[in-house]
Amino acid sequence: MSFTFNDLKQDNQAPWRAYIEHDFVCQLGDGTLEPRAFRHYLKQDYLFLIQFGRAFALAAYKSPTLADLRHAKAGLDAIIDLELGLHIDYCKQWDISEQDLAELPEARATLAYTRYVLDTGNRGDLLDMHVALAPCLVGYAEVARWLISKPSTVRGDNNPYEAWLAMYESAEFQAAAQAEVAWLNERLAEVSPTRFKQLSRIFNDATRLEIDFWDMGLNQQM
Ligand SMILES: Cc1ncc(C[n+]2csc(CCO)c2C)c(N)n1
Repeated sequence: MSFTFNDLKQDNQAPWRAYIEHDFVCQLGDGTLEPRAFRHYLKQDYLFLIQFGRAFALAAYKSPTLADLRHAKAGLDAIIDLELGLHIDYCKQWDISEQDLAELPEARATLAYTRYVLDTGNRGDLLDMHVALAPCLVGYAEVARWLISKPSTVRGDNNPYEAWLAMYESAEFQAAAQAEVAWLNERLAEVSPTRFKQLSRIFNDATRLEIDFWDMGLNQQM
């Protein structure tokens, strides 16, 4: 028996579709999302990215080989040197200052998701950790592809969320997500059915926590 990333999705079809096709995503796509919902999401996503930086640092610690260590370092570099800077600039365009970001309390959905990933990494191995990160790393690429194919999606200046969509649609981001799928496929090919079930549980948990993150944005919950 040999497993792939697609088997993780197949095994968790209902929550995976609910995550990819969430109302928050649909409203982003057609431009009807309330700006205050998006701003709440952006602010919490800043805190999320900081915790994901820590998760990549933990992935480095959990790396048994030099190749894995380099892979984790590249992820950490991308978050710290690139994405957080881009995110801070993007927040400014939405009237959220660096000072606002520095003073933010974490919403419960942010706490739950990020600490779940860190705990999964702490108690498990590098594969557990990557499966916990997969809905984040692979899911947003699928969200972008799904939105682009959706007839009601508005592109260009008529959609205030165009820049967000364009970022996740970009060839660079899509390639990073594909590389993650390839990494997972290589490892999943070697796991037993019992181990696959454990990993599928982690994938299910992380996917549901992504749904809660969209909900948190829509409802502006703390
Ligand atoms: C809640 C939430 N989930 C996923 C992402 C997407 N994302 C966050 S970090 C990262 C990889 C960075 O190298 C990706 C794709 C997000 N922004 N917010």
